[in-house]
Amino acid sequence: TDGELVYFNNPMWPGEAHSLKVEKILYQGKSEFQEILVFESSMYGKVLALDGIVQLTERDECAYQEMIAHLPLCSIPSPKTVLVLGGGDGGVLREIARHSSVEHIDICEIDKMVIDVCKKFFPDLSVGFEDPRVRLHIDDAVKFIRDTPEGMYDAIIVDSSDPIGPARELVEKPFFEIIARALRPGGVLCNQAESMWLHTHLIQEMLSICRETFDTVHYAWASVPTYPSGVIGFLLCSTNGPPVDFLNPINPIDKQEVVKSKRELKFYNSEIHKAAFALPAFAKRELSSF
Ligand SMILES: NCCCN[C@H]1CC[C@H](N)CC1
Repeated sequence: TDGELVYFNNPMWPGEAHSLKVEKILYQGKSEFQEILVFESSMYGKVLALDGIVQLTERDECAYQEMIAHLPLCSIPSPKTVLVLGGGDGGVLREIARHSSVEHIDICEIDKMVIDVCKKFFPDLSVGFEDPRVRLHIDDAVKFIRDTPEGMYDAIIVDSSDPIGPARELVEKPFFEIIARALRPGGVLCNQAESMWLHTHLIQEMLSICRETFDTVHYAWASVPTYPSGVIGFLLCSTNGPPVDFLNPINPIDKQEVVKSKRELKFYNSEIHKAAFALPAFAKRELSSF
């Protein structure tokens, strides 16, 4: 509606509507995969929406990008090779670049238009593409990961949109199986895992698939005010090999002095890392593996 982005009538959150006041539309387009909208909001800075669903806002993107990158990378001693599936805005790349042990970052994003739009309107996120360790692949994630040699990566981060558009395949069993094959023993996967308030059925399905496919599986969450229900979850998995203790970050990133050129962390720290795995009683019952 005019002057307001309202995302409702979406099977992902039936009967709910979430809206942000649109102060000024900055870009509106349609790629071969989805509608792309960028607008200036009243309180959250610029906003990127795909098919009318908020993907990120300048004000709270830090919570999502920092957590999805540092929950896995701070859990293994010295990540060297990392793969990002999705993440075309570049925010996760910006966070991975904080880890000096990382030598090589592959990113596979299906929609080039998302990258081009974010380079124009979200320089604080697309700065991630400027890191010399990054290699960009415009491709379908399933196809890309299927062609990946076995044991290639220390960490894989699946920064996907909701599983009702181009990202639908990213919650199905075959996808997790080829991810497990592409990780080295003791390698880690972190993917976006929706909301414990809205999607416990979908999360349960993903958890049971991951428990058959990986050695360790945990669910963590963070507050992101502009996502439906104000929280977003993360699935943390590790392949069999050196055991990974996700709950006690052995490779802390928040102790590093901030290199002046890099922006400081705005959300993630080691305490939030540990707290992220603490679940409310209802979620423990519905999502626990124990
Ligand atoms: N890097 C952009 C974040 C994409 N993450 C998703 C956006 C849409 C939400 N409903 C779920 C998370």
